[in-house]
Amino acid sequence: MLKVKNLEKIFYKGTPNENVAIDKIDLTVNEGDFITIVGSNGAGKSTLLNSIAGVFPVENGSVILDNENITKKSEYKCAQKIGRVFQNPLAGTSPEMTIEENLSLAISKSRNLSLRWGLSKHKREIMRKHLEKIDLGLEKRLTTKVKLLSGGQRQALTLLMATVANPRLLLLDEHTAALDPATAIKIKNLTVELVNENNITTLMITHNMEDAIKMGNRLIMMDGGQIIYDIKAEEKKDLTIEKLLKMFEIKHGGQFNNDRMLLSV
Ligand SMILES: Nc1ncnc2c1ncn2[C@@H]1O[C@H](COP(=O)(O)OP(=O)(O)OP(=O)(O)O)[C@@H](O)[C@H]1O
Repeated sequence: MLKVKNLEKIFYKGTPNENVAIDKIDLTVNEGDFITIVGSNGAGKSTLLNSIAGVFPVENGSVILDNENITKKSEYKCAQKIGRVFQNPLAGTSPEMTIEENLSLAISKSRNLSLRWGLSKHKREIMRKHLEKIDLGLEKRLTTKVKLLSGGQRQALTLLMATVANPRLLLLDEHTAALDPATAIKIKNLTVELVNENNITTLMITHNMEDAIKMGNRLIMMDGGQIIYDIKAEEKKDLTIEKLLKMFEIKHGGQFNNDRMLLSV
């Protein structure tokens, strides 16, 4: 459903600071894949997701989603089919708007409805049902402004908004990294629940190796702008952190250099 072909992203091209962040990557993602992405610092993980999401133009290659070439589409256009959740819980929701206004926007987007879909009783009922799923009591606080929510509550709402819009693709960029450990676990469980329930094809960057191994059906390891390993279902089942680190060292020719990942081991 997603084909990334010969993708190349170079920052500061033609200057002394030229930086090849994505080095001719090929990646085929199948419908329903839940791929975790790990890698060294500066490996190009976020740049890969940003390139897919149309955040910036790429130098070469293409991104094909559902047989449509979206390589040159704007971030705004891509967002109609691609949901995203970032590390920062403050991104992804509008702080001055209420929970119901934020969620309403996401639902309207999925159904191609205008904002005038309005906040009818029926719609509030739908939103309450969605919010009940995240089990944080937000269904009783529909008119609370989002800026008053905790980081975890806000991230849960962002995740719900990203999935309720029925995206073809969900991109998660270390979306639990800024949360306290207990909240991070809740959001990870919620992620698996929402992704499975809606069968959403997902790419998730994580600095937590255990999560990368446990979650999803496929694991990609990046280094130096390239995908150095693409570990599929069966092989992934037998994977351990030690094996993963060893594999990295073999390809990279040196120790794994992502402090946050190593600290999470
Ligand atoms: N907007 C940008 N402008 C210039 N250079 C960038 C930009 N985004 C990323 N880079 C550079 O591209 C390279 C890849 O960065 P990227 O953020 O994709 O790595 P990453 O694998 O997500 O790293 P980390 O795990 O440290 O977050 C790095 O050298 C980074 O400095």
